[in-house]
Amino acid sequence: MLAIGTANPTGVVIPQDQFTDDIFRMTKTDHLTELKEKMKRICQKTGIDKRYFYLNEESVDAHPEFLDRELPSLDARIDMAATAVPKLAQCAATKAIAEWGCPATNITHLVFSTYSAWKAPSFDHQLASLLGLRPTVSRTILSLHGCYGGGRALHLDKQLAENNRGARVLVACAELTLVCFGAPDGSNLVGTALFGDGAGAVIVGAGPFSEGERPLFEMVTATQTTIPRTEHVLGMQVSGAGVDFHLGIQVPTLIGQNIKQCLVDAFGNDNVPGSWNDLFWAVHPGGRPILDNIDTVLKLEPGKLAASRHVLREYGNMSGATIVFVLDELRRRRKEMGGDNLLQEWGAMLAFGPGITIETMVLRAPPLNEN
Ligand SMILES: CCCCCCCCCCCCCCCCCC(=O)SCCNC(=O)CCNC(=O)[C@H](O)C(C)(C)COP(=O)(O)OP(=O)(O)OC[C@H]1O[C@@H](n2cnc3c(N)ncnc32)[C@H](O)[C@@H]1OP(=O)(O)O
Repeated sequence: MLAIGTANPTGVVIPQDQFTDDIFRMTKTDHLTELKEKMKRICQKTGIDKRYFYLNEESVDAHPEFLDRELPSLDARIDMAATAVPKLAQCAATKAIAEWGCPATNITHLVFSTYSAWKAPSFDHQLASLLGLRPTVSRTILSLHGCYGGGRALHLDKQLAENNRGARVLVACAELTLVCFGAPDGSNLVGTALFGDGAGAVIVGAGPFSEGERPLFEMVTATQTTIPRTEHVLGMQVSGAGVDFHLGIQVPTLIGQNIKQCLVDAFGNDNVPGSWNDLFWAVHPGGRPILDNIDTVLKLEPGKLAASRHVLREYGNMSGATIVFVLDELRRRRKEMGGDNLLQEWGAMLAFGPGITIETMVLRAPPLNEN
């Protein structure tokens, strides 16, 4: 990974302790007092301080069909997403390209991940145009991978970079909750309390590096695991009323039970570290209990998941884009708070989503003076 950029919508920032009042007012559901109390209880346990949103009260008022799952709203959501998602991705990608320091036309491949893409040509094509990429740029769009979309895109980028000499791959993940947004009901409270909007972008390339290029993280090995018989636990489905989602209550436990084997598979039996504390950690903060369970199962020292908890607190779960924010936070901490001492050389990245699918990657943070 040679450069990282992130972005959030600039319009609406909702503190989590104000969220329940705001969302029930915006969706005209203040009369559902039991549901509102439950939402307050859930919000208090999320480990989130604030979230960024593209939708605002005005746009919700303009689309009463977003509040009634019986009314068709897919077309309106697609129209809004078609402009807003590529633009948010553009903001993140522009930052990554500026940090990389090379012209955008040097990008050879683009991989775009989102849960909002349902048209062709799709957001990868729009982003390529917005950034002025070459017409020969090799584009791929990944759709509906949910929270493991960023991990999947980085995994593919690694393979593209290593198998195409001189390739410079742009990965972009952009997620807007507007496709899932609805009035609170018995089935969507947890998602509504957890998810926010954001985009992340990474430039990936294999050596030899040109002057000025410096790897931030090396992607050493990567694996994908699907936990058998968990298809029904976590999922998303496009309907006439947007994207429906289901987050089973077992998700944090199932991830905790399977994480060690995923890590052993990614490191290989002979290379498993003596203690998981010998690593730095980039974990998708899918929810606070997911992080707590990983801490417990791997016996991690306090602070090992600090970057993930920080991102969860400051932005919520931005689905596939979140892992890029975690990587960005890790490298920021390393740079600003004392160099190599704060980050072990070897690390692990974890991202989870529908399937249940777990993307695991062994990372290396090259010492700051290494080139
Ligand atoms: C302008 C505004 C716009 C707003 C837009 C918002 C739009 C939403 C958009 C959603 C996008 C969805 C995208 C989906 C992507 C796929 C997801 C993934 O891939 S990745 C993975 C995603 N991540 C996850 O799946 C993890 C999510 N889970 C968590 O983060 C935590 O469990 C918690 C914070 C919900 C509760 O904290 P915890 O310490 O467990 O606390 P307690 O045990 O004390 O429980 C408190 C209450 O919560 C209840 N309850 C708990 N779980 C569930 C559930 N699943 N189900 C139902 N209820 C649940 C529990 O029964 C209790 O109720 P009560 O007894 O008080 O009545």
